[in-house]
Amino acid sequence: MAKDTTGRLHVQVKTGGKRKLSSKLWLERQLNDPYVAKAKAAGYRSRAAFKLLEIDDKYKLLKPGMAVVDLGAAPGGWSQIAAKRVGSVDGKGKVVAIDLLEMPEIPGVDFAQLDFMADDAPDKLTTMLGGGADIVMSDMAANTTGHRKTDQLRIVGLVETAAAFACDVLKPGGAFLAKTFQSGADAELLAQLKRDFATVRHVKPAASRQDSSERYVLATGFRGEATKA
Ligand SMILES: C[S@@+](CC[C@H](N)C(=O)[O-])C[C@H]1O[C@@H](n2cnc3c(N)ncnc32)[C@H](O)[C@@H]1O
Repeated sequence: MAKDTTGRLHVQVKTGGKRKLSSKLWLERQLNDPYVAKAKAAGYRSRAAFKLLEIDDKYKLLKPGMAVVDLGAAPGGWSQIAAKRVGSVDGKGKVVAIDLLEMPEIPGVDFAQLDFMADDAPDKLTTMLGGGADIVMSDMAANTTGHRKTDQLRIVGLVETAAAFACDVLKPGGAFLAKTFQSGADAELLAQLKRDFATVRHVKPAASRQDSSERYVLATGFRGEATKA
C-alpha cells in the first residue's frame, strides 16, 4: 500500500479485470473513510452506527426502557447503539434484531437469523418482541441485480413490507425509520406513511456517503389503530 501527496492510501493491484478494479476501489474507499476508522476506534461493528447516532442525536428517538426492532441488523452497529440507548444492556427496554446473515452476539440484543420477507417472519418477530414496539428501524438493503427498475422495485418492496409490519407492532406515538433510495418509486409509501404518522421526513445523515442516493425515511408520531381502514 502507498500514500499519495495528500496522505490517501492506495492499493496496488498487479492483475487487471473489472472485478479486481471494483474490489480495489472499495478497499481504497474503506481505508480512506474517516467513519470506518472512527467506528473501529469506538468499538462499533460498522460505520453505519454513525448514521443512527446522528439521526438519534437530532430527533431523540431512542429513550431508556423502549422496545426496538432492528431489521437488517448485521454486522450490528445500529443494534449496539439501540441497546446502549434504551438500556437493554442493563436489563431495561428491549432490542429485537434480525438479519439474513449471522450476527455475533451483542449484549442486550435478542437476535434471529431470518429473512424478513419470509411468510413467518412477522410472527416470529412479534413473539420475540412479546409486546408493542416503540421504534421499528430498518437498514435493510436488497441485493442489487444491476437492472435499475428491478432494483428500485425490490428496495421499495422491502421498505413497504417493513412499514406494514411497523404499523402492526408499533405503540401509538411510535416511530419508523428505514433506508430508502432517491428514486421517485416511493411516492405511494410516503403517502401511506403520512396517513399513519403525524410527521414524515427524509433524512440524509453526514455518515451516509454523499455520492450515494441512499437516504432514510423517518416517520414519527404513529397514530395507532384509529387510522387503519
Ligand atoms: C447495510 S447492512 C445493515 C448495517 C447495520 N445497520 C449496522 O449498523 O451494522 C444491510 C443488511 O440488511 C440485510 N438484509 C437485506 N435483506 C434482508 C432481508 N430480506 N431480511 C433480513 N435482512 C436483510 C443484509 O443481510 C445486510 O446485513
